[in-house]
Amino acid sequence: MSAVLELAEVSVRRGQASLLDRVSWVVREGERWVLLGANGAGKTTLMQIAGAQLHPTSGAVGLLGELLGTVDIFELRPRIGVSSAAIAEQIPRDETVRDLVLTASYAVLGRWRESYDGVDHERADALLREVGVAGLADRTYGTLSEGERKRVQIARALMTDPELLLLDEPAAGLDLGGREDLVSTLSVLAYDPLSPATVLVSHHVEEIPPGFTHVLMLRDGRVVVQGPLEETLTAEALSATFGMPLVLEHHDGRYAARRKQHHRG
Ligand SMILES: Nc1ncnc2c1ncn2[C@@H]1O[C@H](COP(=O)(O)OP(=O)(O)OP(=O)(O)O)[C@@H](O)[C@H]1O
Repeated sequence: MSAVLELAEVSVRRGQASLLDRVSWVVREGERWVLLGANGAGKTTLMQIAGAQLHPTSGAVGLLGELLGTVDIFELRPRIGVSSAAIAEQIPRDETVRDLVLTASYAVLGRWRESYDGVDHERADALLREVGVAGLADRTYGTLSEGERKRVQIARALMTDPELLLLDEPAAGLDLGGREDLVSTLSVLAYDPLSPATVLVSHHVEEIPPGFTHVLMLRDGRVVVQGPLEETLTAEALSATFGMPLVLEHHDGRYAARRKQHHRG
């Protein structure tokens, strides 16, 4: 499988602060990665590099067969689907759900299209079905619940048929039921061989959808471990990533973690 994203010794520095420190990472076609780390670990910074939104201070980034810095990023960006809080903030509340998904290419390309043809409409409706909100196509975005909004954001990120899908904390702010529904939807996407290579950012192992294949764990801008999910996501690695002793459970393809209790006596 060919590499969709390839980072070699990537560092991002701002003054004295090291946001990313010599990160090397390869994401290949068909892979579904979870990016885990505590607040401030550097996850969003890494997603900005992967989305061609940010250049590293040092190191090399290969993205969709191109070398970042030698290619027009405005040609690369439409090939990458991104869902993040920063993008969600810019979504107009009074637009209908169907139009929001339809206009994804406009949002990415910064280019206005007067009309969308039948194929676009069919694709938007199919994506809304796939993420489980087909019945909401005619509602305005502002009237949706947070969970419904997250699904629409994912449909919008998929509209341009991207080769790489970046989901930055899609479950943030959801209640338990909303999270579980979203995890199921992301699991369906993960198992679909037609889905693009995917990177999902999270703070919680409970949010890892079955079907995800790899994990990269970050702490203070450095990779703690990375590799195939089942062998890499261990209590030891998780404890090192979050800086406290943790117990990890794995049942029916789902993970759960909690702090290790001290036993007296
Ligand atoms: N311009 C900057 N100058 C200095 N430090 C910065 C700058 N931008 C970000 N940082 C710091 O870099 C670190 C990594 O930030 P980043 O947003 O990538 O973390 P994160 O893992 O996504 O965190 P969270 O889970 O809280 O969203 C943070 O400590 C942040 O305060």
